[in-house]
Amino acid sequence: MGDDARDDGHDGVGAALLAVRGITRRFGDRTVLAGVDLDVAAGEAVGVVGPNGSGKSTLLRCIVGADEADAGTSVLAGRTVDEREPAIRRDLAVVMDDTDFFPDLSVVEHLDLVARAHAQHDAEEVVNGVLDEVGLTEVSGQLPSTLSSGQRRRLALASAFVRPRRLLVLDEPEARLDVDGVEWLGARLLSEKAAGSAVLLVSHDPALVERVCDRVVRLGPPTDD
Ligand SMILES: Nc1ncnc2c1ncn2[C@@H]1O[C@H](COP(=O)(O)OP(=O)(O)OP(=O)(O)O)[C@@H](O)[C@H]1O
Repeated sequence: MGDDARDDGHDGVGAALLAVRGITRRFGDRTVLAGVDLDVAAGEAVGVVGPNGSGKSTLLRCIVGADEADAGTSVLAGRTVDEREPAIRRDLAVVMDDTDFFPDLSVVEHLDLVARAHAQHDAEEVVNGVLDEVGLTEVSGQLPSTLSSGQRRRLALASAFVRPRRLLVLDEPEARLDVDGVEWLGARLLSEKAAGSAVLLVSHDPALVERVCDRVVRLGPPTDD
């Protein structure tokens, strides 16, 4: 066996669950991402930080297959990421800013549907537990459109936590959360790692990144060609 087979690019902790290589994304003359590499192992959290417009959301979108990179690869558990691929959908839970909810389903119905669609064991128990954890039990019968913006963010996070996952990808999950919410989020992400999940976190909250992330990828401002 050659060295390449053991080269996990990651301090020898173990093979990376997520391996991202050479992601490049241009919009017109502007190169937003120029060959970004990163690895995330099971049980590890990696932060992506940088100023507004530096390409953090674009990077996450390319990694999860919601945007097409001009070059580069994103491989999750040995499979090239394609969000339509069932094996990828099973492993990957994503919380982006633009999370959509079913407009006619209540909070609890939405979470129940997500849990069952992903074949979560003990779906009802898991949903009730997560509802309680994110503080949405009292509004569980309401439609998403009737929630506050922070409550909607909690629902988006809850949607990721009611389903099985190996990699959690989060874009500014702390946005619109109150102080207690950010405290809860930090603890939750630490327990995700302890349970063996991998976390890829874009955040503007240095304290959250410091608390949760084992390593940080720093993006710079975009450049014109
Ligand atoms: N669809 C698009 N068409 C053209 N330009 C785009 C598109 N999407 C993103 N961009 C540009 O790419 C750059 C990076 O945007 P992106 O949203 O990835 O930044 P970010 O680091 O996530 O910013 P923020 O911290 O403000 O969330 C910006 O200059 C943005 O204008």
